[in-house]
Amino acid sequence: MSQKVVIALGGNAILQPKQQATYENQLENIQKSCEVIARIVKQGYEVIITHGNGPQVGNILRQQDEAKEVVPPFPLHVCSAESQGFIGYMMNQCLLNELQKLGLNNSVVSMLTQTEVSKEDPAFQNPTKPIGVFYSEEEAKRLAEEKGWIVKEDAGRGWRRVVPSPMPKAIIGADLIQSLTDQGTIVIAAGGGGIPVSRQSDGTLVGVEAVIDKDRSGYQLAQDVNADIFMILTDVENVYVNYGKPNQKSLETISLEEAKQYADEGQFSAGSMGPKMESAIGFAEKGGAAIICSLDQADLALAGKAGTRITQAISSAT
Ligand SMILES: Nc1ncnc2c1ncn2[C@@H]1O[C@H](COP(=O)(O)OP(=O)(O)O)[C@@H](O)[C@H]1O
Ligand SMILES: NC(=O)OP(=O)(O)O
Repeated sequence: MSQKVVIALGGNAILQPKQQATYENQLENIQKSCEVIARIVKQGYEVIITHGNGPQVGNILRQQDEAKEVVPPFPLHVCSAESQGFIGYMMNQCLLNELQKLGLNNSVVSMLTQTEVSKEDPAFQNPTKPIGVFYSEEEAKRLAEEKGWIVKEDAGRGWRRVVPSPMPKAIIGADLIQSLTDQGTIVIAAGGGGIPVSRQSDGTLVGVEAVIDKDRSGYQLAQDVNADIFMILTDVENVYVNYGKPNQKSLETISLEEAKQYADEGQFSAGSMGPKMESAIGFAEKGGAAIICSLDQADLALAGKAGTRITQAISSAT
């Protein structure tokens, strides 16, 4: 029986920090990501894709800000939907093209997905999710003063605007995603973590001002669709302990206990590797295999030959 894998594509798979956010640059990156994903489909895996939107949703907010005198700005949850929509379109098209090159004719659906969060989530009082471009400390602090933003340093790479990032409680339509996957359709869902919504006392949904972490939503999605593997593709080949220090050490296949111990030691930064490891640990704890690796090593990592893998039973991965 084929294995079901939920792939969470990092922001870098769509736009790298030093690249200009043009359509062409993002299309080229998405094309490369889809080449990798199509190869995974060709190997016989059932694939569900989710993706980030941090740089893109930040840029949409910035566009709105620049044009606010002539066009009224939309709330953040609508910007999240916009980013999910355009990335979902580009990814869908690129994936169909790459599948065709490999002689595959799977259907691909991009599902505009809402993710339920709690309005009481403490994250609304402590914004941690970096969005948009990187700034120098000086420029970030000037923009914070001028525009009322909250800015933070992002894993040693520069300063960025941050917004609240509540925990996902439910992926709306997860049952539909599962049935589409079971029919052989490749589903792109919960992009940008999903459009953040909360449920009101009468049961109705309403958009909220946040950006959900796509690794956390990816974990929720992987659970909801009963995935065997949860794979997080990012811009580092492995997770490291003592990251960026002279005694940095890469993690390959590790036990759940080791992973938890490193997380307790604070080895993984809050706005970047922290949520990835937290989600990977959660998934492994439920019995699945969690992989964190670079996009270009995805096939090797699925074969247990690259990346960082966390499983309950180490021997099954080696
Ligand atoms: N312990 C660690 N091991 C590896 N990378 C780490 C670690 N701590 C922080 N990072 C940072 O996490 C980044 C990946 O997270 P992020 O930028 O959020 O990825 P993506 O946008 O691809 O989801 C890496 O580029 C690296 O700078
Ligand atoms: N929403 C989200 O997690 O986006 P990034 O992965 O781009 O930060």
